[in-house]
Amino acid sequence: MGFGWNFDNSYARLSDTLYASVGLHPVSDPKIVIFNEMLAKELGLSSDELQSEEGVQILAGNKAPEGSFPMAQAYAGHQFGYFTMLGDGRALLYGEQMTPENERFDIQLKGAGRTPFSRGGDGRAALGPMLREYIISEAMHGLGIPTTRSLAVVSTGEKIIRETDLPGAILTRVASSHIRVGTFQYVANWGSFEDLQSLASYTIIRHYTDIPNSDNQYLYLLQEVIKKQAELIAKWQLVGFIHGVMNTDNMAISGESIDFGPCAFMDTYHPETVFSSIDTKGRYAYGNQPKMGLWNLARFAESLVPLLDDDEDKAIEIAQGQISQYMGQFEKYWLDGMRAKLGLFDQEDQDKELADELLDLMEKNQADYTNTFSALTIGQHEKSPLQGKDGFEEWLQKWELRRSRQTQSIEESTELMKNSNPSVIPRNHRVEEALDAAVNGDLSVLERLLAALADPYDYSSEYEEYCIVPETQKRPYRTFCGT
Ligand SMILES: Nc1ncnc2c1ncn2[C@@H]1O[C@H](COP(=O)(O)OP(=O)(O)OP(=O)(O)O)[C@@H](O)[C@H]1O
Repeated sequence: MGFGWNFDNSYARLSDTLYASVGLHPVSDPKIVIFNEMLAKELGLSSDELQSEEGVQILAGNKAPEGSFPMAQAYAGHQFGYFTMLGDGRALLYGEQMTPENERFDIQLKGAGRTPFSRGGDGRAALGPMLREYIISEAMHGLGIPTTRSLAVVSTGEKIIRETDLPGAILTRVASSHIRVGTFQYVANWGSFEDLQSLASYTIIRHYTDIPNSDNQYLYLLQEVIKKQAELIAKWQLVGFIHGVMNTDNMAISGESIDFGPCAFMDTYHPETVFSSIDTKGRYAYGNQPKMGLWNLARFAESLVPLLDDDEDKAIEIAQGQISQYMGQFEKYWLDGMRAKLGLFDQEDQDKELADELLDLMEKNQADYTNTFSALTIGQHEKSPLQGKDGFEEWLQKWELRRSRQTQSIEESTELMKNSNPSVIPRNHRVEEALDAAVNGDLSVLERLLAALADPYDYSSEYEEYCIVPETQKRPYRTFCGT
């Protein structure tokens, strides 16, 4: 069986400082839990063959696919502000699959066993968190937000030891690359100048092909990465996504969202919302994400300093100049997105105020973020979580007046809103319900949830049950880092 593999291992050719080649750690009884046939097709892979007995061996890390070069990538990172060496401690990169469209995607197994970067860990992952990453990454894709994807989750047939024994699993992750801010930090700290230069040049070739080949190309790289992150984080904010662990090793240079450990979507709007059990100080709270993006990008800029100018002072000044652009860019992306959520095509100075007033009303009244926008979209104000609340009528009038001042019709405006306001998001209680059922062998709940999340801007009533807000919970919802 050929499976459709078409590997090109360009990262392996770059510099062996950047990775450690690794052997396989077979598991005893691998079985497919979920498989993404649409994604397999996009990658040029045969779904039937990959789901066969031989295919499962590949997805479990028991047998390397032809042409692959199994490796663990080296990287470092600031975790909650503290710098440390990291690297793939439980992930194995098979290589880069070249698709029929000649696109390049990393194929990585997460949970595939120990590597030279494992430190004290067992290199393994549990079924619940790997399915969670599958759900959220596919939900992000459905929402149109750049993200790594999930091709499959296999159960290993083995238990992993945590606080309790948990069923083990391996996720096949697909990414346009796994180059992180932390990869640059690693090379800037422990690699040579040539390593840094070749990583930066490689990143340009792989992700930023529009950058001109000039003396300034690393400056352009910094500029483009800043822009991509400003755009990405604006998209997170607009759908109420909270990443939960925005460490520098979890910021991908490609501009894709990566590592869906303790992430979750916000129901009730509040800027201080935190779900992660380990984020005790709220460093990565919803409202802090833009600022944390800036902090991470400053670390990226620091890593690039040797490439920006021979004169260090001048290089730092250049880096600072670029970093200072970020907040303005973020705000612009955010406001453009907010205008679309409110059905506005053109720009007026008071638009930010209009949006902020709505957010204030949501915060004051503990309104559901997603449902506030979807009620506006379908024009059923009686369904709005803000209906009957002080100030909402006045706000509606202001908004309707603003909408009527543009040349586009109300129908066009509504269409724009439908494409900008998801009716379905992966609500925490729904995700938990799907995971519980799946871990107990019933995949139907997960499959239905995934079907709803594939088309989150569909306002038909088919998946209406996913729009229902959970009853107020006694304790706040908590997520835990990837077990
Ligand atoms: N069970 C484990 N065994 C070995 N290393 C681990 C284990 N769990 C996490 N790590 C390592 O600890 C570091 C931080 O973990 P974190 O949970 O942020 O990453 P991850 O979810 O494993 O990986 P990724 O960022 O690729 O999605 C990483 O270097 C990771 O490889």
